[in-house]
Amino acid sequence: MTKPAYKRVLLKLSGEALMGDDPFGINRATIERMVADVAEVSRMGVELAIVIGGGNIFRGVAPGAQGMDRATADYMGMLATVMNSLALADAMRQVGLTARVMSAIGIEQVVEPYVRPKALQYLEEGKVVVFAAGTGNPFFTTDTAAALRGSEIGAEIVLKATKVDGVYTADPKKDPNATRFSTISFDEAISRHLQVMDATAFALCRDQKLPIKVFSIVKPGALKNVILGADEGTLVHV
Ligand SMILES: Nc1ncnc2c1ncn2[C@@H]1O[C@H](COP(=O)(O)OP(=O)(O)OP(=O)(O)O)[C@@H](O)[C@H]1O
Ligand SMILES: O=c1ccn([C@@H]2O[C@H](COP(=O)(O)O)[C@@H](O)[C@H]2O)c(=O)[nH]1
Repeated sequence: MTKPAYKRVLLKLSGEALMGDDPFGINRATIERMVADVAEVSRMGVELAIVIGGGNIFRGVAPGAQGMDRATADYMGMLATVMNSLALADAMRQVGLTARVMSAIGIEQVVEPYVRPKALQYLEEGKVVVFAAGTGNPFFTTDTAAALRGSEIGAEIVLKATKVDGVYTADPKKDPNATRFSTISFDEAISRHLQVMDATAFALCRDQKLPIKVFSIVKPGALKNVILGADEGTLVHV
């Protein structure tokens, strides 16, 4: 198995995983390791678009956000994803990849706005596109942004790289008896209220017939395995 199973993918990277063992923020060794994994699959010719979460930064400001208006807190969360996107793009530049950050909220002095045809052009040119600021709307998450942008760019699959190695019957960090699914349908994931991804993201992918693969961001080689179509993580399907 040396040929990629996909031509174009939407990779959702965990923001929270970016902090590594630090209490919050961006851990240098962690981002470099993530980028090395990304570079490996980009150099295989796979067209890569990335959405990164904001949990690593937002967690650090959470005590100050207590009691805050929800929409305001959500805009702060979206700005956190812009910071992560900039850090990710710069780390990619340092290993010789060309990345473009596109934001769903207007901050033109910092990053260019999300314009779908431009994003498609970048992907066709082999550039890695990082979609920042989620969907641009409060009350959503970057999982939903991944489902939305994945649908818009015609990705074949959404790859959710997170802190656990798949979808379990319950949160494996809380329930030691939880067991992992190798595949699960969208309807079952939604009806069981599995919290690994939000229901809006599951529902959008289901309606668009866009499969999701949930796998570990921590396990070395897991992203490459997924790209090569190996048995890795959990496939969520229609
Ligand atoms: N049924 C389940 N199966 C697997 N993981 C689950 C389940 N229920 C809850 N989880 C938790 O969901 C987490 C992943 O989702 P979450 O969206 O919180 O993180 P993320 O996407 O990695 O971070 P960020 O939002 O910062 O990008 C896992 O770390 C796991 O502990
Ligand atoms: O479309 C979106 C995406 C995100 N947010 C806010 O940002 C934070 C961070 O995103 P995570 O997916 O949790 O990593 C999220 O909690 C929301 O507050 C948003 O409002 N809209």
